[in-house]
Amino acid sequence: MAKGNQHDLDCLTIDELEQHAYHLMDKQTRDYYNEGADSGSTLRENLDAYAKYRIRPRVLRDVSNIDTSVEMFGRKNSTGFGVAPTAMQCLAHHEGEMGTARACKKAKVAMGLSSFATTSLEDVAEASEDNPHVLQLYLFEDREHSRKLIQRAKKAGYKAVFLTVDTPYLGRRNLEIRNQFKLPPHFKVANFAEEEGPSGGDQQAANSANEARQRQPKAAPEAGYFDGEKRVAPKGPITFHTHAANPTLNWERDIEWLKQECSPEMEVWVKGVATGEDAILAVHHGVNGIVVSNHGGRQLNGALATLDALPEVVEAVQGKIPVHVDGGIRHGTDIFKALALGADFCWVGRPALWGLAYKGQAGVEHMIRLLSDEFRLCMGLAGVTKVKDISKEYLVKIDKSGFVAKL
Ligand SMILES: Cc1cc2nc3c(=O)[nH]c(=O)nc-3n(C[C@H](O)[C@H](O)[C@H](O)COP(=O)(O)O)c2cc1C
Ligand SMILES: CC(C)CC(=O)C(=O)O
Repeated sequence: MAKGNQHDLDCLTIDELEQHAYHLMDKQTRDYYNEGADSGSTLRENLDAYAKYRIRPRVLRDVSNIDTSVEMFGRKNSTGFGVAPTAMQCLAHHEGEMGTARACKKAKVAMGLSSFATTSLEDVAEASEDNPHVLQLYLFEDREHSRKLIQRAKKAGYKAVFLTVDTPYLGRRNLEIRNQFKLPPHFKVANFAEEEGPSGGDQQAANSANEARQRQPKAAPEAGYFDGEKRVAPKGPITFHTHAANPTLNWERDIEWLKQECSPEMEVWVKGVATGEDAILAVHHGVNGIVVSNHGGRQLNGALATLDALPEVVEAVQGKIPVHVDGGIRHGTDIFKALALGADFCWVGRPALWGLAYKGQAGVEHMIRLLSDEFRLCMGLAGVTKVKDISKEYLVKIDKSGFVAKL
């Protein structure tokens, strides 16, 4: 419930938040944020997977005190989720990643910052203060660039790097291609700013952001997808395509390298694991944690929904390292179900972008409050007072014919 019992009557659910955001974002931004790869079936299935489970509530258990908090990097996270790293948040609102960081700090919710943020990692660290913040990392073909980012993240107090491993190539996002998606020139991919030349600075970005929301981008072909066997990297401002993730990445060489670079200040997690086999390799190679993710359905379309991939990862890991999950989380009950299936923590991506588009920092705060309140209520109604007690005893799975199976 909102503070002082004041509800935002215009926006009582994440679905309503999505609708508001839809009308507030320009088409290129909306398409870029909302779409999935190819037909978008994995994106949809990430959401639908939650409906396959139902909760078995227990009653008469004194649920007058509910503790929704979990520990994250030695600190108390107020609820069972954090805000996942998503690129280029200034497209949604001029407050961008600063708005998200301040909202997360206020709500005591962890934040992941994308390598492709439109705000520098130092500024986000400063806004986050002691609130846990992690840096999502792409290991670029230009290793020196990654090394510099890691050094900066250590210095700025990041707790961990989340190496994204589901992106050896960029997934095929057809609206992005059709719109010839491009970051408007007054925004910076801020962690690359020194390579881009003098920055116009935050203020300039802030001033022109509202204007930009209305404006259609000046399109220049943004290749970088497969064109036959070739990947074509366009010239011009820094993009994922010019600083491509490295398709040669592998466990033996690159995870070892990353651990050395990050040690001892920062943990190394892998984001984008979706099988038990890779989870075992992650443990074997000494990573500190796993995020079960398919990049919000933006990479390999046809991949398993993350909630469906979660149980095999949890089983493979056998509690040796934490397992987090993201993808399709839009309700407090989704968080409950993911935790019941063995996740230690959840991350939400698009809802934070919609919150930003809705009202900047206040919109992200609102999004966090909606999901936290729903999660708290779900715990109480299911008869659970502590997150660690949420287990698969509280779930059943329903198949297409309506058959109810205990887990
Ligand atoms: C617009 C957008 C940009 C994203 N940018 C990144 C990124 O830079 N790095 C990354 O690892 N994941 C990125 N992701 C994936 C998210 O971290 C997360 O895995 C995903 O959004 C979770 O799914 P959800 O949006 O359904 O919650 C992005 C997702 C979206 C929607
Ligand atoms: C710059 C992009 C590669 C960021 C991303 O991961 C995404 O759009 O899904």
